[in-house]
Amino acid sequence: MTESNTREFEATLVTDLRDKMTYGDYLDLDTLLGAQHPLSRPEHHDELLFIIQHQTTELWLKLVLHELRAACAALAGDNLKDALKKIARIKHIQRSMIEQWSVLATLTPTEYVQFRDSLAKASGFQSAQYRAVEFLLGNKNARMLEVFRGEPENAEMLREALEAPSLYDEFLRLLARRGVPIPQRLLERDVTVAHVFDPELRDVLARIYEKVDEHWDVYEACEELVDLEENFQLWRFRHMRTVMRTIGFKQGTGGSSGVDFLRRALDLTFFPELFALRTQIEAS
Ligand code: HEM
Ligand SMILES: N[C@@H](CC(=O)c1ccccc1NC=O)C(=O)O
Repeated sequence: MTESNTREFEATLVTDLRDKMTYGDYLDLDTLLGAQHPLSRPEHHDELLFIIQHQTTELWLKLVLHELRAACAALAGDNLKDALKKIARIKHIQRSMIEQWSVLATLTPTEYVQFRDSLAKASGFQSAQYRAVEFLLGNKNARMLEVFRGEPENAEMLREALEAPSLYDEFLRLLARRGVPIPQRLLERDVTVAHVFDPELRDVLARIYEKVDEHWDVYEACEELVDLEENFQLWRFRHMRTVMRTIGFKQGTGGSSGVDFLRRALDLTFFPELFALRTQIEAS
């Protein structure tokens, strides 16, 4: 500890920034920090937590989408290493998003109910970025576009994500180009609907796990996809449990049954064969 317990203010520190770009300029903090508008009157103390939790999630989702799109493009360009790099980053973002639920869990049901009416029919179900992430990971459902009728830009962005091959579609196409015998029907499938479990694909992918040394990079990629799905499920689970402890079994503001609706999302899977093949793995 120094005598004054004060860090020296170094003489070279830049203090005259009057005609220079600053931290706040670069990050457009006036916009970012001016975008929290609690609606409850009198303003409820905890509404700011609720808003910031959602906004930070949307920021992370923006980066996840950016990385996911780049990962799809890398796979389409046969650049598996680059795709794995993007996926590694997504996994770290997911960890952060999963951990963040603990902040919102400090909101008690008694506090939330004081400002819940201010939210009207608004709901996370209407998150365009979340839906785009689901689509790019393969959970396609054209009906999800219905809630974006009044938001043409979001509807357009989502239609693009719906019509684009998913991360799994791109991965399977890359494997096929490398000579892995992926069934042709999967390479030509209608990518606007969800992929359904295919036992033949499970058996083809199982071969990779039988001879990992011969297929090391694709084996590694398969395990990365499993991590992605696992993290996504953990996020869904923590959302569902946070909802349960905050509103119990009330209907959602978006019109769904609430917890039950969210619980049913846990049955959805992006890469079913990568999980199914594990049942067949035996000691060599
Ligand atoms: C106390 C906090 C929260 C409650 C009570 C809550 C409640 C709900 C409910 C009941 C639904 C089902 C749709 C509906 O009928 O409204 C839902 C969906 C959703 N919520 Fe939340 N939520 C909370 C926090 C969050 C946060 C922080 C996010 C982050 C952005 C979020 C994102 C979503 C998403 C993306 C969906 C759609 C899920 C799907 O389609 O499977 N929610 N939420
Ligand atoms: N669906 C929630 C409301 C809600 O959580 C929410 C409301 C507005 C904006 C985002 C929200 N978050 C997730 O659904 C509820 O039923 O209480």
